Amino acid sequence: MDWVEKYRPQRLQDVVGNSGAVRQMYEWARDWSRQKKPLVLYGKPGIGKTSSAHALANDMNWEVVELNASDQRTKSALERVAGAGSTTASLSGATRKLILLDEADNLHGQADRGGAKAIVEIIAAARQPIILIANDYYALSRDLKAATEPVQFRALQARSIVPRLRQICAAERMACDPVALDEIANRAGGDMRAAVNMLYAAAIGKEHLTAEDLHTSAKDERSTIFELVGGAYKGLRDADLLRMAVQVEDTPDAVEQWLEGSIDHMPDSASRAKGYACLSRADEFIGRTYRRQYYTLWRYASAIMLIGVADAAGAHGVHGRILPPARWQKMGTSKKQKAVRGGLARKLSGMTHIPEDALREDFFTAISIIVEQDPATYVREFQLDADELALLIHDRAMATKVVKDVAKEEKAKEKKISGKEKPSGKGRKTRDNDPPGDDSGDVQQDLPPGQATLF
Ligand SMILES: Nc1ncnc2c1ncn2[C@@H]1O[C@H](COP(=O)(O)OP(=O)(O)OP(=O)(O)O)[C@@H](O)[C@H]1O
Repeated sequence: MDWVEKYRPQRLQDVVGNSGAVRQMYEWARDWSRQKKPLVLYGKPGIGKTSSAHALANDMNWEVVELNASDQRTKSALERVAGAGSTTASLSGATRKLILLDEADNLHGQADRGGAKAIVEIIAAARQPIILIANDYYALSRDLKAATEPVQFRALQARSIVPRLRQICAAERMACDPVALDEIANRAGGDMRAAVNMLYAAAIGKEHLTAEDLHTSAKDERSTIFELVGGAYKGLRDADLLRMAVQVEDTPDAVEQWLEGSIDHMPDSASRAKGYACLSRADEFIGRTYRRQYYTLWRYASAIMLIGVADAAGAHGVHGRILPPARWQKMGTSKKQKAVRGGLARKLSGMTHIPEDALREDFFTAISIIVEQDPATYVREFQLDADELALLIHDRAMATKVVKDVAKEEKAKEKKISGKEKPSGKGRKTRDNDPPGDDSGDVQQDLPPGQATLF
């Protein structure tokens, strides 16, 4: 068993840090009645939200019913669990069931078509205690916030992490240099799960852990989209920006939208114009990447947008928080659904040469059924994003996963190609090194990818 599971806190008293949050949870449970609002535990990953909920149930002798996103929280499933009375003790003797809903910041489209709204209605009428878990409190709908009580979990201090690591070392009968534990705790960035994982990775097969052992077990230090966008606006070195661009999980089209989302941070209109010019140029390469299915071009898109924006911003930095692109936030669910549906119809119509209206009226269901059989293939063929795929297969969690997997696969492919590529390449490479903007002569390659496959 890995140590993260082995050393998951079993009781509230074992939870490290966040004593205010833990007390708030305990008091809520102690006085629980149907009038109490459900709790929302929120905060960054790996700091004990889920563990605390389980530990609370354990302390209260409550059973836990966990409904995670992949369980497809259908309205009926939720109603069945949350609506069940509390009078019947379960086989284990527990008198209540604590219902745990994780990823509460991603409820859209779940609980059947009613989405978050249906969930709010169900939890408001629930006859069992409910705890929701979220990373981003601000992503919860207004209704959901109003129907719940927030409990904030904060990142852990390195000095709280060290004693826990020491405890684990003692339980494993392993000697540990204090310097090594300090270093792990500092590297973990407040994330206890990362700290325990690092300790585990460094300690395998050892009886004595030293700081030397750590260099092979560093926390996954890949850059995040926040660091990348912040770095561009801070005018980080070109080489660093390009390295980070390869590390982030987001594809260049998403990075482009993040950069655009922060363009208001540019100091004046001249820089903003320069920034937009780079983004639009990068956009051409992104379009060409998809049309030609030639992912090497992504690199040019990344270089143009990142180096270009960094240059335009003149190391001015970002004042305030870096936020997801405003247009993502603004599109409320229904408006977004409509926009996604319209965009998808246009895209498929262009690719299949079926008029948009006919496609909407007569072919959507058929296409949905076909796509459901093999979503990954159609994500590649039609360059579907998660919203579009979710619309076709009616499963948001699955759509997000498939699109992420395909993007990862493409990135790996791109890395492989760029590793192999020689400066004086031949064949299709020569073609694709045509000057930017020259799309002529690509009739065969630019054939809509979905056409051959679907019809
Ligand atoms: N406060 C803590 N005290 C003790 N152990 C912790 C704490 N936080 C995290 N851990 C360790 O990290 C593991 C993961 O923690 P947990 O699942 O509770 O995090 P989380 O905040 O719910 O993260 P996520 O948002 O990713 O679900 C636990 O099994 C435990 O080993």
